[in-house]
Amino acid sequence: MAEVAPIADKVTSYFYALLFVRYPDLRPLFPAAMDTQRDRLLKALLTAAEHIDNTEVLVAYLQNLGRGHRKYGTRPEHYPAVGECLIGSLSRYASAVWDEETEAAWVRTYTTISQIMIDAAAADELLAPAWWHAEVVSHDLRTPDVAILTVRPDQPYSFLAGQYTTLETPWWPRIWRHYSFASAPRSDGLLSFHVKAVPAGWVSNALVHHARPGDIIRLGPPAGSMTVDHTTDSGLLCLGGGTGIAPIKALVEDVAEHGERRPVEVFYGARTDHDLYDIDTMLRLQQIHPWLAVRPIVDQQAHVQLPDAIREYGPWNEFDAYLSGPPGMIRSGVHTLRDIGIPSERIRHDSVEELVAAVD
Ligand SMILES: NC(=O)C1=CN([C@@H]2O[C@H](COP(=O)(O)OP(=O)(O)OC[C@H]3O[C@@H](n4cnc5c(N)ncnc54)[C@H](O)[C@@H]3O)[C@@H](O)[C@H]2O)C=CC1
Repeated sequence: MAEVAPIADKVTSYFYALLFVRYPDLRPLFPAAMDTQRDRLLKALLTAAEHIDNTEVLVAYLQNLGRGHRKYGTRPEHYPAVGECLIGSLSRYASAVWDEETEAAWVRTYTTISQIMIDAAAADELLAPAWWHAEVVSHDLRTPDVAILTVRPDQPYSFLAGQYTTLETPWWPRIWRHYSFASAPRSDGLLSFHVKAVPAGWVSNALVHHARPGDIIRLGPPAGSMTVDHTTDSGLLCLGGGTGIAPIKALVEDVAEHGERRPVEVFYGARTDHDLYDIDTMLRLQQIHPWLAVRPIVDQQAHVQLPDAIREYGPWNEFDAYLSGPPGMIRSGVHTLRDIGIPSERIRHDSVEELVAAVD
């Protein structure tokens, strides 16, 4: 991986060229525009390589990847074709270090990786559909570029507060993006998402500017481990930046439903007053729940940025921390939290790599 990482673009372009020339039947499984897709393949390989010595994390990652591939229509027989073209591409671009031993190691690695993914997908097939259709039941434009969408899945959809899903719109087939659930599971089965239209973001612009009640989208399975640990009663310190407030709201509802009296402190960061599009909901929750404190931090007014604002409160040593928002906020938030003495095992957030891949 070290050999090919600097020329990742070439390796992945050549890989897909080989795959589509040798196996044209596989082309329809992929989106028309392949730019983000190319990036994802490499990120997956790098993530696997990064965790090579941590079997538990690596296997959980690959199982999730295998389950997540069901919605693309991936079948077990597709894996050998991908493996052949991957090794074809690696051997061409890593020719300086490639020999029989390297090739044998890659064959073993790829066989192990694909078997874990295939087994996880097969086990999941017994439990859940490959994807869900969901009808948009409401579309609430909160700012010129942020909408709250509520959808009704065609089959029961179970997930945990704090998790996210992948979503495909009818306007951009086979382009999937991550969105966090903005509510804890509801008795009426509806799901909601906060979406911000970002420049050149196909999916986000479609959801904010074109989606209307009655439109049908597709959802992949739930994922993510930013969930509340109900076996402890330690407090929750939550940082939500922009639309990152969505899963934080879900976590607050989850604590409320469990009837626990544990302190929850929410810091809600936004660029301007107008960008605090969900502050009314958060303040209403604060009014009902005496254990909840909500503090808006507006960049233009505050003399410190969101993560640093928590230094003025506390102490936080009895708290678990939850971070959700743009990748830069998560990185600086983790840094601040470590700096004030919160150990990393008490800090939860979604994978920054997946967030980066999810921005449009
Ligand atoms: N589960 C998650 O982690 C979720 C993440 N998101 C992500 O959140 C982002 C939301 O975008 P916007 O609403 O445009 O947010 P934004 O870019 O307007 O930022 C919101 C606030 O976060 C803070 N912030 C931003 N960058 C920072 C940095 N480098 N260092 C410290 N603080 C920083 C600031 O207080 C800012 O006002 C998207 O990238 C989206 O993908 C959205 C929902 C869930």
